[in-house]
Amino acid sequence: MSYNTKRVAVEVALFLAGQAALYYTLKWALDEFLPERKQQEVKAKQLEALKRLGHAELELDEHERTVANEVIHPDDISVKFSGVWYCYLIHLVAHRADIGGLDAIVASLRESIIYPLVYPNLFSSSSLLGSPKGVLLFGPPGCGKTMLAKALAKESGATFINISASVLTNKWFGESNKLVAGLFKLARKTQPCIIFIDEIDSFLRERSSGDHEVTGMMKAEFMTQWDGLLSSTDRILVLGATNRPNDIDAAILRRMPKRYAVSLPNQEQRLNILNLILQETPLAPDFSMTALAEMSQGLSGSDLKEMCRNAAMVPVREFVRNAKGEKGMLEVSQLEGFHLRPLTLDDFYVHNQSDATSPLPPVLPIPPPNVNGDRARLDEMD
Ligand SMILES: Nc1ncnc2c1ncn2[C@@H]1O[C@H](COP(=O)(O)OP(=O)(O)OP(=O)(O)O)[C@@H](O)[C@H]1O
Repeated sequence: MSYNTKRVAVEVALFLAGQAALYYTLKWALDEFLPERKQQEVKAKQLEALKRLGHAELELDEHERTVANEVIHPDDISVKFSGVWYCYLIHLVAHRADIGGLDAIVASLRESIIYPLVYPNLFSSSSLLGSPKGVLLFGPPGCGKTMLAKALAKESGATFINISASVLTNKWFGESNKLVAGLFKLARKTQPCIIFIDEIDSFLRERSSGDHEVTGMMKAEFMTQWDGLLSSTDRILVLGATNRPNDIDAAILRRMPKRYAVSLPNQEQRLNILNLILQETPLAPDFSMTALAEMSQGLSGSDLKEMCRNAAMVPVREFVRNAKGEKGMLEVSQLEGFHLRPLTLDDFYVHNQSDATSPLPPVLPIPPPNVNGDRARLDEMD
């Protein structure tokens, strides 16, 4: 290669590298100083979800478009109900469960929500049949309510609108009502549809004289729109989740005739959840899952996960401590073909009860919730 050719090649390479550096610097600066830009990108992706659901041709007004940004495509949800076996001629595909210990609730949700949404013909013979228009999942934090909602959306294949109060609350007079109306219009256009409201208590709480006027009007509009569903054959469901069922407006509760208490797991449920969480973790031969389920009484599903995560760190910490050389650093070569020792029950004990180096247990004990109390109050409303 001649000197001139080499020089041109180097200059072109330098030019391209310069362009790339400029592009990434400008992109970083835009993301840093105009965060809304990044949000817009995310939102454009979510509108994509609607297109992928086969609704690319839909004419949406401004308010429906705002709500459409909250649609989640079932394929983008990773949570699923317990192992379903599909048999395609010779292929058997097992779907691993993500939710443990909630089989009874899952079975009932399938029967009363998924089937009417997905197979409406099955339920058309009588006006008594059909899907409820409102379902409430209630219980203490971290017990799987959000997981259940996501798995419902995944399995039903319905349009899933994950709406939060902030999307519907607009300070301009009348705008919130239009957004609520837009939400229900969009649900109608894209049915079967699940409108999911997490922490529904904060959104549709008991009305009080201290309520902002806009909030009051929005709630009233929500109920009017919801009533429209009750007297129709639309395949639309409002699914709410809450830790505080008693804070929900009584009129809203009445519109949610199906209620599921997602309580703290009992011994058998904990065993189920632990089996799920630890299914891929090497365990010592004498490891007793039953003993672990027993000793973790009072913990929620998310606490159990955190407890297992902390226990799994014990062998990693041990390995690093033993492998560190004189310089106190781990050599990359030491990681070739390394293997961690299997977990023992002790790893859970040490971390949760007597680890002298960390006085706070990684999983804070939470008081048992008054779920029966909640239920009594809910039953009263029926
Ligand atoms: N039954 C369960 N099986 C498996 N994992 C669970 C279960 N319950 C909770 N978890 C774990 O806890 C995490 C939190 O659960 P989730 O968000 O569904 O709880 P939640 O009841 O909606 O809580 P919150 O009321 O705080 O929103 C999940 O991502 C999952 O890792």
